[in-house]
Amino acid sequence: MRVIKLGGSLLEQPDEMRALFASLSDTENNTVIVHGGGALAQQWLSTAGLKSEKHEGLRVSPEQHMPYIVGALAGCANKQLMSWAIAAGAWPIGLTLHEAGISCRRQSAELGQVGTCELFESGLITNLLKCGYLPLISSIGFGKQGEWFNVNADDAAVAVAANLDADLLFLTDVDGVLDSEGRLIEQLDSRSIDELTKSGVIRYGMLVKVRSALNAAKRLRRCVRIGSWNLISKTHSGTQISE
Ligand SMILES: Nc1ncnc2c1ncn2[C@@H]1O[C@H](COP(=O)(O)OP(=O)(O)O)[C@@H](O)[C@H]1O
Ligand SMILES: CC(=O)N[C@@H](CCC(=O)OP(=O)(O)O)C(=O)O
Repeated sequence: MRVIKLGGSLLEQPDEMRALFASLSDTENNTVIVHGGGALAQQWLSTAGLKSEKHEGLRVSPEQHMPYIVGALAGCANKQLMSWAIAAGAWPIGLTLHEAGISCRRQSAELGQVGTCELFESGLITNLLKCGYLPLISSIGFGKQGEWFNVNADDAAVAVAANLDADLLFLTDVDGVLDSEGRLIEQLDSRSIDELTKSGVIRYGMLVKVRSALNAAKRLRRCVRIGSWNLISKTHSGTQISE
């Protein structure tokens, strides 16, 4: 089984998304998609006149911003992906982290409704795969009291992969992690990640992604890859992250 995390940047590339779903429909039913949509959430918040801030790559999410964040991620982004999947002949089913057996807790008071993930038992995703569905999971989750949370989609993908004991691929709008001269770095481990982070080569959204990938490599005890959508058709190898 494998979990593919689709970055929000890819949602703005319809041709790549159509090609991705076409290549997925040629493979066996072993893929679960977790998606972001950060750029779309940002757009919706700005249109509503709300100023949104990020802290170390995480969107500060006050309760009054949540209807726009949930609408953009669990609504529009999720349904846009369903639309491309259906056009490619797949049977997508749009879900939140709750249905994937993940419960959320508040990360810190300063970040508002930003959630961290805790796993609980749910056989739903494996059953859906057996029935031929393609699960499309947004990074919106719920707490024990039913309160809604905004989880960074990279962290959400790690939690889903951990719950399913699955391989994990992060697909984004670059070929992988790039060095200071823009060349692809093929392998990274905790030491090299530390160096590149301190020197400012890895930053912004890639910082969250690389940290999530390293966390996933440790938890899943296997390598995790970061790359562009071409990773699926194996025409690109991306960056491999190991402990
Ligand atoms: N060293 C780096 N290598 C590649 N991308 C980087 C690096 N540092 C920062 N970035 C930025 O991180 C972005 C990917 O992160 P993000 O926008 O959060 O992706 P996604 O929306 O796919 O989760 C790239 O488009 C790039 O602008
Ligand atoms: C807490 C937090 O940062 N949540 C993210 C969730 C979406 C996301 O991660 O989208 P990408 O994968 O496109 O970056 C956000 O609101 O932007």
